[in-house]
Amino acid sequence: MTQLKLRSGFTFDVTNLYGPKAVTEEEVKAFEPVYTKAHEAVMNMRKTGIMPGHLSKDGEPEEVLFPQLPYIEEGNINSPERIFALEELARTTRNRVDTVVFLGIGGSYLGGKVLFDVQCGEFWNLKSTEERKGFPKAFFAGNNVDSHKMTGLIHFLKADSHTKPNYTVMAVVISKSGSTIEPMSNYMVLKQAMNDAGIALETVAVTDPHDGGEKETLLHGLAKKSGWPIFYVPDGVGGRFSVFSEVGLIVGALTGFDIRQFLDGARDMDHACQNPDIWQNPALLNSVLKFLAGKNHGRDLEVLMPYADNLKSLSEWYIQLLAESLGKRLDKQGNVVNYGRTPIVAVGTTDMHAQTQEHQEGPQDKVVQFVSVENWPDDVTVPHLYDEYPKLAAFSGLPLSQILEAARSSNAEALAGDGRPSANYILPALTPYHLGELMFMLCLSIAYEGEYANVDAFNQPGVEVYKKFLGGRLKKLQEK
Ligand SMILES: O=P(O)(O)OC[C@H]1O[C@](O)(CO)[C@@H](O)[C@@H]1O
Repeated sequence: MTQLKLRSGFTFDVTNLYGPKAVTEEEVKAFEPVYTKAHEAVMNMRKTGIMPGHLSKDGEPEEVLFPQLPYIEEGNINSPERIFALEELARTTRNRVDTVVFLGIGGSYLGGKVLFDVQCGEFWNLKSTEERKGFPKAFFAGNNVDSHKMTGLIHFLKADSHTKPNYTVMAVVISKSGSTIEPMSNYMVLKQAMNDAGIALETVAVTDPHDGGEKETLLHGLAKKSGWPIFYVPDGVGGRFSVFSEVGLIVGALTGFDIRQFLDGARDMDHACQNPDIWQNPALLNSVLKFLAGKNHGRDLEVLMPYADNLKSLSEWYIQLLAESLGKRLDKQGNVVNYGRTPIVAVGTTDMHAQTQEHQEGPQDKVVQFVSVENWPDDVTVPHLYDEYPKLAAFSGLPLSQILEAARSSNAEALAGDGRPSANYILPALTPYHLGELMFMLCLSIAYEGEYANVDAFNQPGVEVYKKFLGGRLKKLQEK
């Protein structure tokens, strides 16, 4: 077994990714000068906020400040006052607001959704207020322009509002740029519908902090004019790195997720990842093995396959982190490189019955990255109901968690048997702390890989291209 284990218990098992049949010791050794230089660049970015070659949308040098987020300190983005403001919002919402609707897309949605799923799970909105400990029901409705979904949500809110007097909905509109079509259009539809139905709607804005002047976002101006509380998407923190900022934390705070433990996990991971020794630094090891698997072995697809339903959204969050950060046409010197590794969402065991056929026998172009959870506090055991049937007796008497892990390790073994690499992030438990460790490690891995590939991991010029076409099409629709 080849593993990197932190004191917290967080483990990165690379037995099936590192070795003679996958990325070799020699390859990693030969790569040492490159990853050492990248490590120095990331260390420097931590101290100064400067990552050479990173430019903003307007082509201006821009700081990269996400490494500061785990530290709740005076003068930092997550100052004690800002964390307190989030907790205060949660306190005043609890036992008063019935339903919260989060409206954001991309980085203004995906990270928060992970926190929600880990904390609340699939059945949250079916629980009683007592079971939710007074925290509101929660929906996400800004991540598409799908009238069927919005109609369904409005229908639900109208029906639910009849169940109690003074029913209150809170809309949390999250947009760094402040005018993104999906959250803003859905917000306007929701507001009109709540107004027409006579349901109280409160609004909270989460956007860029610029107050007044050219840089003030539309959402910020509107929030000021309307007297809505404003929370911030900090300068220097791109959407896909913003789960540790108010963007993600507001979702956590409003649904009872322990945001301080989440940040503690991220902070402890950040400490571990300051170590230049690749066998002590999970982000360095992860990024080096994934980069070399792509570069030297053609493994440029990464399947992120957590064995836990509530972590499917982690995989969806990672899609944006990997794809938007590393999928780049130009390198930092402006040469065309068309770099990227393609992320794929999967969940075990579900996708063993859908994708595994292709992972096992399709092109040799993937690394399957598992996530497993060691301890399940609510583990259930399959009862001995039909022991007369050997096929059912084979798993009767076993806890579901053991069946899950047996399935995952069988998958890894089967892949390895055909020389197909995989790795496993092992979380001691599915807690805010360990989730913070994992998500922060992935953010740092991407920062390292940007350096190996010599691309700007913190911009996203490619998403501007279609937006220009969309603007033109909407204008034509208005003119009709
Ligand atoms: O927070 P905003 O500005 O609404 O942007 C949402 C998402 O749109 C993008 O800008 C492009 O898709 C992402 O980078 C971002 O996370």
